[in-house]
Amino acid sequence: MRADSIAILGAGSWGTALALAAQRNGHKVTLWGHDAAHMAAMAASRRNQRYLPDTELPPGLALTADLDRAVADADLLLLVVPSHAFKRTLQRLKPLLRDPAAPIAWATKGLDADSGELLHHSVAAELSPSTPMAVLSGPTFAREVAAGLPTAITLAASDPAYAERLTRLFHGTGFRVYTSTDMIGVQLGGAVKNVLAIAAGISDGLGFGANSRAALITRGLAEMMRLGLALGGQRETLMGLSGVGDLVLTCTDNQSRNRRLGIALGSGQALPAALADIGQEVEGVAAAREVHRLAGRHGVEMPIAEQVYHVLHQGMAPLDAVHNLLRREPKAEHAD
Ligand SMILES: NC(=O)C1=CN([C@@H]2O[C@H](COP(=O)(O)OP(=O)(O)OC[C@H]3O[C@@H](n4cnc5c(N)ncnc54)[C@H](O)[C@@H]3O)[C@@H](O)[C@H]2O)C=CC1
Ligand SMILES: O=C(CO)COP(=O)(O)O
Repeated sequence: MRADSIAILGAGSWGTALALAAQRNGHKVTLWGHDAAHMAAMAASRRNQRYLPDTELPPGLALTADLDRAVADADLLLLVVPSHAFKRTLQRLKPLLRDPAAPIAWATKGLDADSGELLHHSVAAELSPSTPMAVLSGPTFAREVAAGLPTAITLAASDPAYAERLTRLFHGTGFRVYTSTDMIGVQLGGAVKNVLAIAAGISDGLGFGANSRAALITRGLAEMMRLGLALGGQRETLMGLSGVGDLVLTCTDNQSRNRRLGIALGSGQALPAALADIGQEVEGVAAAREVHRLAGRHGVEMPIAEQVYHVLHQGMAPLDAVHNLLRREPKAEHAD
């Protein structure tokens, strides 16, 4: 069977790790990045020194800053740009597509910065509502995937044949792909968990203990579930890899940039300095604002996410946000 050729658009840590995963399965992979100087440095050193320095890039992995070239050679396209660049990348892509009905996949976790909606709305608006779509999301730190450590991920797709092709591309001994048809639940989990990982980090940064962290994860899951169900996602999805799986991962391990941001804020560092120290995308900052808007629009109560929004976007002190949560009236655990 002929190997597929894929263009991975976005040369940060996650795009690079996914390129390595597809390359290991024998596919032809082109990795595109928007920063020509960064791509030239990667080509010279055969490493992504800035975003994934530990892993050498195999000789067959093509690197380019030329979007036209990346797209021209590819059977499949996977966007792994940060959410703030998602819509703009679709706009750049549109005139380059030979087939206007070409399928689009993404592994970006976040919401559209203008509308606050899930990213499949952006694909429908910028390309076509009938574009076959797929999203990859789950508990997957880039460094571990790049190192080939065993990892499982969910692939939600609108079309079974497209799901099968993408699964074949990425599924391997160290990378298990589980399929789903719940595009809403899978995207929602990936966006909300980043906000909750900031909350867990704040708690740890303030010096609270394991009890607080477990309470935040569990009550955070209840919030994710309420919003996910209100948007039309499925409970099973949110109880799976892309929901609780990714939530636990990012709330508990310091590889998570969102968790590290929370720790810095809880320890007293100011937001701009904490972001500068991390030096990579921290999707939960924008997601906190978008989740606040989305929850408001759907009348969904999300007290933890709401306090994270106040800390990040309204200048509230982390300890005041905690007091706001703890001062709430008692309620039934399963009143949701
Ligand atoms: N790093 C990880 O472990 C994982 C990341 N993700 C998601 O992948 C997405 C990408 O994040 P990372 O690769 O981690 O970020 P990163 O911080 O490692 O790299 C960001 C990349 O985005 C590029 N970029 C910035 N502005 C851009 C623009 N306007 N157009 C095109 N590219 C632009 C940068 O040049 C850089 O290559 C995020 O939505 C993130 O949540 C998902 C799963 C795992
Ligand atoms: O999404 C991720 C792992 O699944 C990466 O998390 P951070 O963006 O918090 O580093």
